[in-house]
Amino acid sequence: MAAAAIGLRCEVSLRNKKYTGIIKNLFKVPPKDFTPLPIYSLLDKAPIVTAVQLKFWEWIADYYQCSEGDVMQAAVPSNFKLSSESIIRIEDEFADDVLAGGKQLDQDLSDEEFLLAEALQIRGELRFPEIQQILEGRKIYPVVKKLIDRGLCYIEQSLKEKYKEKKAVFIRFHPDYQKDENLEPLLNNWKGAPAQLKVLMLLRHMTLGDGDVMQSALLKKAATSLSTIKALLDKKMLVAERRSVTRLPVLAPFIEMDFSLSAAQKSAFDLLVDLMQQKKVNLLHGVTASGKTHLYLKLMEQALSAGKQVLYMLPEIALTAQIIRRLQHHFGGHVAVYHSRFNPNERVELWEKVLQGEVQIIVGARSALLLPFKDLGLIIVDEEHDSSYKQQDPAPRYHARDAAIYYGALFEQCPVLLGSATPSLESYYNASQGKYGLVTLLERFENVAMPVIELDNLNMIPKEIPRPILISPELETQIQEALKAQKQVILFQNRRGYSPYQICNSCGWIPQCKHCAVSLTYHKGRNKLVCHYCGTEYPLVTTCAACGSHDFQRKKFGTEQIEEAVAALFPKARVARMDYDSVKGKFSHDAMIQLFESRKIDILIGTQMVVKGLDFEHVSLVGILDADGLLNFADFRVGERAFQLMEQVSGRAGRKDGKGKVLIQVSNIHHPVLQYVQQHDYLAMYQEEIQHRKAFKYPPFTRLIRLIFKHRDTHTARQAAERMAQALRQLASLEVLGPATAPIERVRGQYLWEILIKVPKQPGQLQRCKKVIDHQRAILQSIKEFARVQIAADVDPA
Ligand SMILES: Nc1ncnc2c1ncn2[C@@H]1O[C@H](COP(=O)(O)OP(=O)(O)OP(=O)(O)O)[C@@H](O)[C@H]1O
Ligand SMILES: [Zn+2]
Repeated sequence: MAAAAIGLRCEVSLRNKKYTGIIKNLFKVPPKDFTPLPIYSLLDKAPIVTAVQLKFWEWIADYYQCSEGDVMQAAVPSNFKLSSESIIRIEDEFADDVLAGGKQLDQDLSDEEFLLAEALQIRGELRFPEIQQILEGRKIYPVVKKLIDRGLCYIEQSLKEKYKEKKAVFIRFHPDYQKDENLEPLLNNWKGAPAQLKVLMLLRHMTLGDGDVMQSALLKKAATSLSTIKALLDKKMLVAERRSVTRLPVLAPFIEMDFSLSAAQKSAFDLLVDLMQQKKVNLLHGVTASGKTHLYLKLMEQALSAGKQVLYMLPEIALTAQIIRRLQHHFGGHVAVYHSRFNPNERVELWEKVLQGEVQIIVGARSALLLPFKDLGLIIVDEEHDSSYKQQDPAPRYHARDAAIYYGALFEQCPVLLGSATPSLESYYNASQGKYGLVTLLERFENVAMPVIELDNLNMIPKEIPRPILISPELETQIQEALKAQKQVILFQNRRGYSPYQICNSCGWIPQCKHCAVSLTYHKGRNKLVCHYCGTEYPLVTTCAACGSHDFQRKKFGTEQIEEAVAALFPKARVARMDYDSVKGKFSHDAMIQLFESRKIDILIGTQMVVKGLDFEHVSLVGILDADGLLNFADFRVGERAFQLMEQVSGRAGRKDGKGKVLIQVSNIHHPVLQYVQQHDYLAMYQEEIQHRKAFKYPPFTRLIRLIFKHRDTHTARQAAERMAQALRQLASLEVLGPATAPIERVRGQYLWEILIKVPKQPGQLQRCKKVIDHQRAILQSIKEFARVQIAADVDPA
């Protein structure tokens, strides 16, 4: 056997099951505190994770109170994780080929590999016990690995997130003809079939020489048949590749900086470059449409020229499409995207490219941070205030912004830049304390005016108009005007579905999910009641379970209902809705954004999906339909969050001409947050909120740890929580809130109780608190009654 080394995968056996593990450390003398198990085989010749990553994992596990195994699970693509519970599945492509009588099994497979490949072709998928049978107990992992490496099969992801991805054939020029000087003469002296010439011309036009297009699009445009393309493939003028439609086209890498910074941007940039020499972390506070992206581009160019890698993080992958197009414009094939939705083979491919340093710029959400960067030279955390950076479930419950700061510090020279128009209180506080550098950019690009914000007092609307009010008369008028001026409108409502709950008019009964203590949302499109926590669908309820009445009223409203109302009010307008229901396929989100960009949609209705960092030129009006809903939340961050949401969505208006207007429908019109939004006054909001945080000992003045206790029986969960709270108060003299039921008391049949610990910020306190928690957790689990209570820690809950 080859020599063991850190970062290699190895095959081990635990409790009679086989697993692959990653070698984290090597010992020369046998350890004393545990008995080592034998390694059966090594799967890799070169490490698949870096030493820096292993250190990072250790930190995440320690800081976020989970196991390193949890972190590894989240980080490593499933194809790397063979275990006796894995299921291997044949690649579509390979299965298709066989059906079509095409590609034969590769010649140089060993007997074992051949046996397994053949079985896979017949059955499509295999479980490990079956593989064991087929191979009659011979070493199985190396055989499986070989087939995976050859792209014949992949490891099934966890069963619940199974999805079928779309694949298509893409066409590009053969490398011999990618350069125009080679292509020109060919086209000019064309002697072949005219249909083929047409295809070549079109392809050149569509790709400008490099890059590729979907075969179907090309066929349609050229109005020709497949045989034309086949002929060109045979002549080796074109190349075809079948791959996932979500993957980026293959582009040549280049750097193209075809813009210059405005004076304001320039001075912000110079300051940033200067600060980056001094501080590891810097915060860029730039108002909406100030052109933060162009500053990022410049910094990326610098890192790239120095031969370093760049990680550009965004809160949600659904939102990256616009940014990716921009980055590709400037950096072409240097840019790659990392998705949690990639299939296992694609993930491995990218993993390896990052590890080898073959890709320079990675764009991605949270999970991109877990990639094995070779030489990271810059991390940008865009929209750093966004709570989607925090992973909720399952562990590791890490905050990607904060973890990025740690990861960056592990590299030689890797500054971290946080950017936002509405920074989180935590980051701004750190900047004000000098812990981070701060750069502000308080004017919009080209000095475009910030949008004007008006409050529309719902209390003043005549009582005759039935409630709830979806679109006030004033908003209706303004939409009308915007449409007349050929402008676009965004309507923001942070609830999806048609109506979030229905109530029996005679007794007040509200239909709830059977498994979760949550009222059911009516979805008109599906004609179903849906639980937004567990996703269970129910038929409509027409009879009250409590009193038998048939008289129900629907309360409040969601995006679906607004879409209906808007379509009725403006029958000629083109209306679209963007939320998690309308945007299920991963492409339709981008498709919708492109439709809106190209002004094929007049009114876009959406949840917070529409507010994040999108750049549209022709939006003159933004309507915020239910500000009260944003302001009435029992959470210490409510003021900050409401401000961020409203300021961000307002920021979509008038980005190019400065004639943007925002109308906020609200009844609680004296709420201070509304005044700050009206004045676009982040600082005033910050100052007020930070006072509260200090007075009530909330972050950034303390750290919070939320402990969640789950059990089928509510009393058991509660008692376990109580014991833990007691222990923390007495043994660690910590301030503990609760136990209280979680905001949603019951999820998927489990009762949830929580306690919230406020940990002082002095050094050592967090560590001390975690120790007590671990100790108490062990004690609880040794008591029979509590043995099955699941206890999850959420450090720095968002
Ligand atoms: N130096 C520049 N040259 C040309 N165009 C620019 C420049 N700087 C900014 N822009 C343009 O101004 C618009 C706003 O910039 P950008 O989208 O980067 O704003 P932002 O600061 O990211 O705002 P938000 O926080 O709202 O996302 C964009 O259309 C962008 O292309
Ligand atoms: Zn439910």
